Amino acid sequence: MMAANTVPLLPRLVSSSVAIANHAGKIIRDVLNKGDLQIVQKEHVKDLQTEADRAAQRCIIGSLTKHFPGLIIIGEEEESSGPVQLTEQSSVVPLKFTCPPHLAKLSQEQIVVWVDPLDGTSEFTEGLLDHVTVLIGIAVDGKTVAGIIHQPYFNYKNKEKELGRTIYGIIGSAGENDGVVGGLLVKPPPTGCVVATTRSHASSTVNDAVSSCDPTEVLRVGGAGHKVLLLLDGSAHAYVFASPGCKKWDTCAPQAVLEAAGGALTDIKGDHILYHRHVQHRNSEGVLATAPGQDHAAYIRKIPAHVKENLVK
Ligand SMILES: Nc1ncnc2c1ncn2[C@@H]1O[C@H](COP(=O)(O)O)[C@@H](O)[C@H]1OP(=O)(O)O
Ligand SMILES: [Mg+2]
Ligand SMILES: [Mg+2]
Ligand SMILES: [Mg+2]
Repeated sequence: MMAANTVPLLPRLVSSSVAIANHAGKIIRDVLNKGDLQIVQKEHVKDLQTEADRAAQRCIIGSLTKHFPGLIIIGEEEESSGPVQLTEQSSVVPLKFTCPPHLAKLSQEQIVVWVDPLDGTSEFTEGLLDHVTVLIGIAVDGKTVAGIIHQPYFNYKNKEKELGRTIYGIIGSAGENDGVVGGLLVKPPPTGCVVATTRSHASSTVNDAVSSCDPTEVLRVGGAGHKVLLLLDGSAHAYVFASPGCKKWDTCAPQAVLEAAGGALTDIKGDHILYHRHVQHRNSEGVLATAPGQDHAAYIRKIPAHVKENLVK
């Protein structure tokens, strides 16, 4: 085995982030088990924060900073006071795939880590627990390159199966499942068009965009991470969200995992989403993602002009 300091920075960061996301998932379950979510309303009634969001973010940012001093990390939540659980280096296990050669010699200054400690907060407070994910996305020179999606309540309705799963990937890496580890990758059925969209942030523009795809079925579910998992497990063909509500921490990790698997995630006009340190946080031109094997450009062409014109920088 290679000594730790000879392993390139990116795989070290991804393997630490996997351990940290798993730990954050346990913190989320512990807060819910205690039964006091301490809900705070942020910008509007469907924009909530709980002690689980806050405690998970304290763990993720504290642990990443401890393992990688000086790393630029942008988290959804503001700094909060309270106990900080740090992930031990001993819980970090080596990655199951190799680092793409063009990402093997990075300096830490090129990297921005986007953290959503709990995606799907509205659904979490309503008990729709499998909509919840922990998202850690890694961008290099403004482009997402790697992502970790941890789903702390995967299998929670089936007590005989292992609770929780973590799916992670580096775009362009070779290895198990072409660079995506931890999830069963299934293409959606060749016929039909299942579109996943928001259940808690709908509007007439959001609904017009969904209808323009001529869906055979619409899945109204929570969370950006959760909807991308539906694209990866064959449950949906596209994820369409014509609204400025999603932020960079919602899409950075899901986009990397999806693109590592051969899918695509852009804004609703088909333009790339950028993840530089000083980029605006809001994905003001919406989100459109398609499963591996789908014709992404064809979906973009179907979105009506008035929807595209409604979403501006
Ligand atoms: N209008 C909004 N205000 C705040 N967050 C939003 C909004 N729309 C979307 N989001 C974020 O994007 C995620 C996916 O959106 P949706 O579930 O509506 O499809 C939400 O879970 C939420 O992330 P979070 O739960 O981390 O705050
Ligand atoms: Mg939120
Ligand atoms: Mg989110
Ligand atoms: Mg969140």
